Amino acid sequence: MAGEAIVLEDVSKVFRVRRRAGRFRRVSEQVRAVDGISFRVARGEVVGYIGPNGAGKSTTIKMLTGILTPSAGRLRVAGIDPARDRTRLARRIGVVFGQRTTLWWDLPLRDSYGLVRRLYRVERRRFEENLERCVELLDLGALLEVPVRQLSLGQRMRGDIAAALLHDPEVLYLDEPTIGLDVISKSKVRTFLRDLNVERGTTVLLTTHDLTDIEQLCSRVMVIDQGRLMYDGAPAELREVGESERTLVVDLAAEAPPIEVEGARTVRVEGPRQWLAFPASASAAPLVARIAAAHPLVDLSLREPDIEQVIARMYAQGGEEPQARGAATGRSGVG
Ligand SMILES: Nc1ncnc2c1ncn2[C@@H]1O[C@H](COP(=O)(O)OP(=O)(O)OP(=O)(O)O)[C@@H](O)[C@H]1O
Repeated sequence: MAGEAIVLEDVSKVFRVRRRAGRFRRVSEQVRAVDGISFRVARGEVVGYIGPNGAGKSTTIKMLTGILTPSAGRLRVAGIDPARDRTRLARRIGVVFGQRTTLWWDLPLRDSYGLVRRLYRVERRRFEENLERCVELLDLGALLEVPVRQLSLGQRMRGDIAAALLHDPEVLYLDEPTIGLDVISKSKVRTFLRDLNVERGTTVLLTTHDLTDIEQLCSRVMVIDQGRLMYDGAPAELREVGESERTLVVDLAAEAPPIEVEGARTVRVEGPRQWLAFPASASAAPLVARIAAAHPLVDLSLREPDIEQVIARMYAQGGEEPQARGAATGRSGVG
């Protein structure tokens, strides 16, 4: 359908694995990596796709690129069935894996880009324009003649993102795009992706374990666990669903017993520094005022809950009913 970049309808992927059961016996088992997932991503959306290790994120992305065929369900990317028409789809999508490179290890970046151009048969003028834009915005000018093997992780990641965009894909999948990067590189990558989305309307689906990626880039986040969609909605609401906590870190003038204050509990004390946890939905200001009234404060900082903690809490609540907002829900009782 026009207006929709990605459509999944009740998609499952089952792997058959053989496991040893005793000295001579082997049993065949099914792993439901993706278990009846449905969602739609509109053109131009930037969506986070998150979940704990083994949740089924990579399997979903592999199905979206056509590397894996779904065991059941219907899947469309830019109107194309990825498994049936993988080559045609490749011209419409870009893929970046944070943990490995798609560039040629021994070649300078510029030569890698030349190969990408030929591989995708990108028209020269369009290629030159896209390259110039990526070089400028991703700060690659000084790196074009450097072999990929000599690039730092952050430089290589920026190089990989450029490579994925030289053929003007409508949909971009990013698997952990900021993993292992320093603060400045992370910020460069995020700014670039935001601009790309605004200027070109590129649809972005990204997996990450970094909550800041989600907060700074995504208007929507989907959480999966054990192959099922647990949440589909705004990132801000995810915190409330997860009943997560923020942490106030206070530095007192001197060592003191654990602070007792209404609305928070002290979870750690190290010399004059204390950590106080309070509900993420509550405002920090009155809490700070109450602490400051009773204790001489030297410094303080606020820590947001990390995504792993939010997810862990979501599942600890039971999670029988998927906490999904919007159209998509996970399916329970399968398997
Ligand atoms: N080729 C395969 N054969 C058998 N099982 C597989 C295969 N690929 C994935 N799985 C299993 O499917 C489940 C989902 O794996 P997947 O790699 O999609 O998770 P993930 O959410 O990407 O995890 P991570 O965050 O660790 O990358 C896991 O139980 C995994 O062991």
